[in-house]
Amino acid sequence: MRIAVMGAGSWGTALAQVACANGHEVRLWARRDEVARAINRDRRNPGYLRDVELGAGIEATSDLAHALDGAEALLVVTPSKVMRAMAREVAPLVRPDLPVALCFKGIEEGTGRLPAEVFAAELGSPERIAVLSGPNHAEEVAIGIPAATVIACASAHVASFLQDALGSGAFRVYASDDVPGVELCAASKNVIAIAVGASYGSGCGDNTAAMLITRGMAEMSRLVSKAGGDPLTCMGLAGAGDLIATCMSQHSRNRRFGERLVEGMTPDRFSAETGMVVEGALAARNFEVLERRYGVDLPITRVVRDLVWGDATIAGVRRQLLERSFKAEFYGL
Ligand SMILES: NC(=O)c1ccc[n+]([C@@H]2O[C@H](COP(=O)([O-])OP(=O)(O)OC[C@H]3O[C@@H](n4cnc5c(N)ncnc54)[C@H](O)[C@@H]3O)[C@@H](O)[C@H]2O)c1
Ligand SMILES: O=P(O)(O)OC[C@H](O)CO
Repeated sequence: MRIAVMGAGSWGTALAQVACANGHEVRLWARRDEVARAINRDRRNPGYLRDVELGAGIEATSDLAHALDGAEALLVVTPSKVMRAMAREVAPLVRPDLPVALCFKGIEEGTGRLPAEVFAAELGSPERIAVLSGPNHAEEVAIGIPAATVIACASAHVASFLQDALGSGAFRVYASDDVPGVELCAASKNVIAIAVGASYGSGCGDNTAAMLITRGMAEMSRLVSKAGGDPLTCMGLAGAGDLIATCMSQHSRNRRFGERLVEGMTPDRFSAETGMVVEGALAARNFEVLERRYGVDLPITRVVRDLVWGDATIAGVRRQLLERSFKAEFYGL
């Protein structure tokens, strides 16, 4: 079948490879025409995963209507900050029953809306909108190193269709119906990875990282359960799995950005240097609206927000976190 992939960054390129390896005809939409032309000419993405030779079944294009023409599934892999704009661009071009998998990680700025809500509002037919998330560094998935992911969708039929379309021996795809749970885990794990990066960058050790990962999972679970998701999702691939991969991997941009906070690194400077997005920085800020909406305590997220966007110092947030009163391990759940 033909699959449209929207976004030719690292993850869009890797997912195009996954779909191509499964025998699908892939149309990969790149924002810039010179990128699309370079991919078609060189069989390599000039900006991302440059060492990976792209399959012959991938055609890149900067024409969104062409990318979507005849598509039987759409994977949206553009950065979260443009989710609403992307939804509006694709809305007039897709049929009402086209399965759409949202593969970016984040929540909407200002509203705190989750990706599937935003796309459902713009495209209609919410039951065909799925989210894909898991411990999936593009650098590894693109070359077939074994990994697993979750596709969550209100429709078991659409989840199963996407599972068959993308799943393989190298890329195991599990199904779920917990759309908000998977989306919140995806956005939250990036924030915790920044905290872990900052802890390593400021000289802390593996015990500190394990504390932040585990307590990060506790705050993720509090948020998921208050927002109507299943806290068990936090123990799965989209939660614990992705949290571990992102916090411990050298591939992780969020962790690397966190390591450099001690030297005053900012999200804009990091993205300008690497050409890559740091979704956790935006998520830390965007979670504030959900903290207020659900009255949920997210202490690690709060200190990451203060470090990245406020004038907090590492020494200050360290005190702020460690000098809180002692609590029951699973308070708020
Ligand atoms: N890289 C990974 O390993 C990975 C894995 C799973 C999920 N994700 C998620 O996928 C999403 C995309 O990340 P990525 O790693 O593919 O990106 P990237 O950081 O590799 O590259 C950024 C991409 O965003 C595009 N872009 C920048 N501004 C844009 C705009 N205004 N409109 C449209 N496109 C724009 C750039 O052209 C480029 O293609 C993120 O939400 C990320 O969290 C990434
Ligand atoms: O490189 P990061 O930190 O954006 O993480 C990439 C993926 O989300 C890992 O699953």
